[in-house]
Amino acid sequence: MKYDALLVQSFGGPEGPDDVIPFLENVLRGRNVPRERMLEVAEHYQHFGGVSPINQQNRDLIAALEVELKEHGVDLPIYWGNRNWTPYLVDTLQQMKADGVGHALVFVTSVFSSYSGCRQYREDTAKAQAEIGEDAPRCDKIRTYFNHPGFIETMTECVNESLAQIPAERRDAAELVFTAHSIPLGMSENCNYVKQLEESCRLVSEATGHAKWRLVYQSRSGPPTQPWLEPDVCDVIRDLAKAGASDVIVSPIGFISDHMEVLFDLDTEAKDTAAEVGLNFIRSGTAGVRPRFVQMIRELIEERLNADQPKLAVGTMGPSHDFCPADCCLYTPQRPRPA
Ligand SMILES: CC1=C(CCC(=O)O)c2cc3nc(cc4[nH]c(cc5[nH]c(cc1n2)c(C)c5CCC(=O)O)c(CCC(=O)O)c4C)C(CCC(=O)O)=C3C
Ligand SMILES: [Fe+2]
Repeated sequence: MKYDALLVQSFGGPEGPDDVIPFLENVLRGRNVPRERMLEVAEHYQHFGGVSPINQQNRDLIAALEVELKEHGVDLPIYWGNRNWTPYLVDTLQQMKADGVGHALVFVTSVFSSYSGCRQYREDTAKAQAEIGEDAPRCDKIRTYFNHPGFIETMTECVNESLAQIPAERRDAAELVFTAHSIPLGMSENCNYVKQLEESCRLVSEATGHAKWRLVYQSRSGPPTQPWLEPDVCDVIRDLAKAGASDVIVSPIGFISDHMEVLFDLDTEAKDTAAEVGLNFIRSGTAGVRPRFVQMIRELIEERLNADQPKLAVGTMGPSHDFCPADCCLYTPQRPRPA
């Protein structure tokens, strides 16, 4: 395939106190999330001066990727467009069109396939393209990378660093807890979110040789009447303490960098919960700009540019599809497919 740009497509986040509420209104438009929850999350952002870490993380990732692509002779300019905050996707596509980009490859900053992390990004693209009109740049999303060796090796490196912080005589008994964003059950039934997460966690724990692991969820947001993926990380921390554990490693495998969910829901809430119940809490790292992760993105680009490049995948599930089928990651089975 021939492409003339790489587009990094992300969530976006506020960059100051006055951005927080309009950002949250963008995120929650048309969603079944109570206003009290929105105001509660606004406080999480205000705690950090109204600045989400995600935008700077994307700038850092793009800078690292520019170097990586250059060093390997991949000649693609990199653009950045968000769903919920500036730079908005539609403005980026408009700029790309002005620069003569006809066909872009797209790296989405969510690892696991769900409506929020897969389909909604493709809907965002379709909507922005429709606004621009007929000669809008075409966009092809890069496949999901939950079982790419570059992602598994990166998360293994993070967990190994955490294991090394536990005294050797307590290390085998340490509880390794992987976390991902909770989603409504109605959403998880229509995608491979849980299956992919279980496979990534299994592969990372196998690579570390640490057998004591589990997958839990965080950052639940809907009304209490709606079922979401469980158990919640804080409940699990309390249960582990009751069962006599002394050390817990929390690895946010569901996030590629230290998003607000990691800084607040883990580094603040879960950490405080662990302190309350007397557990030693170690928050494991995220991929960020770790070299193996940046290399993985370059490999995913190269496999799309060159038909003879191997499609790397570890474990039992094989490389994921390059092009999403029409029913991929539906919000509900009734939800209409995007253009
Ligand atoms: C699966 C998933 C990912 C993929 C993981 C990934 O991409 O890493 C993700 C990413 C993100 N979610 C983010 C922020 C928020 N998500 C919210 C709300 C929701 N997320 C959901 C799911 C997901 N979200 C869902 C089902 C809702 C309920 C509303 C709805 O049905 O859509 C809300 C509203 C308030 C609240 O209710 O929490 C906020 C502020 C940020 C930015 C963080 C930052 O600023 O650093 C990022 C990257
Ligand atoms: Fe979210």
